[in-house]
Amino acid sequence: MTSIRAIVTDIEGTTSSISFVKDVLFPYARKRLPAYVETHADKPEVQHWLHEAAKEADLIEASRQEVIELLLRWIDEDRKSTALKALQGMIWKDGYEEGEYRAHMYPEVAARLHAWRGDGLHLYVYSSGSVPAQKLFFRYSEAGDLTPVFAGYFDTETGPKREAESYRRIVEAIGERPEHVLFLSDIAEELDAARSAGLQTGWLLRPPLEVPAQPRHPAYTSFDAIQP
Ligand SMILES: CSCCC(=O)C(=O)COP(=O)(O)O
Ligand SMILES: [Mg+2]
Repeated sequence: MTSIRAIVTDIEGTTSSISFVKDVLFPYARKRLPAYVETHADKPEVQHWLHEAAKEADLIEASRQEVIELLLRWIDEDRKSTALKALQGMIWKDGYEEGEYRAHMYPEVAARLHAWRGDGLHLYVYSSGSVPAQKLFFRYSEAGDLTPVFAGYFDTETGPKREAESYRRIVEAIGERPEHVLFLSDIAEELDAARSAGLQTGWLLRPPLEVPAQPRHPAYTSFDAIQP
């Protein structure tokens, strides 16, 4: 791997366990979503994302209750909807601030992020979670506040994670040539899209996942094995 100047990392399955997201964050949002929507329905931001969710589902003139039921179904399906992710992020804020949970980090991640930053690399996040949710995630992490290491955040408002165009937009936004940018993810289809846009790729296969004999992307079981 040569001349990496920037690293863009995914979150779930890459810096942090899938189980923290599925077993802690999703149930927290699921339980509170109906009351949150009812009590915040006058907030323009909430109205905007409820409208976007209804539009995404082609629900014409849906009642608030119908949209709530739609969002609960989407949480159960782990749908990577920008509208759902925005609303989840708003709900998770209370949980972080009240100390209900801290975001899981694999043990080597914080030290490795600091080391890469210390080496002059520019670090970014690209996740299906909304940008505000990403900032909360790294601010309230088990390893302390990691937001100072990141230069920027991208979510699906930039585009879907399995489309090459999203990665072209990201490299343009960060002002690097794609071959100087390393994208890290646990999902091969996201890495395929990044590679199509010219980025270098690193496939995180955290134990107990096994590295295939001939992985289609450079594969790592931990950030410590990556030498940018
Ligand atoms: C940072 S918000 C919690 C994670 C989340 O909702 C999510 O969908 C993560 O997906 P990723 O793209 O990071 O695999
Ligand atoms: Mg992921």
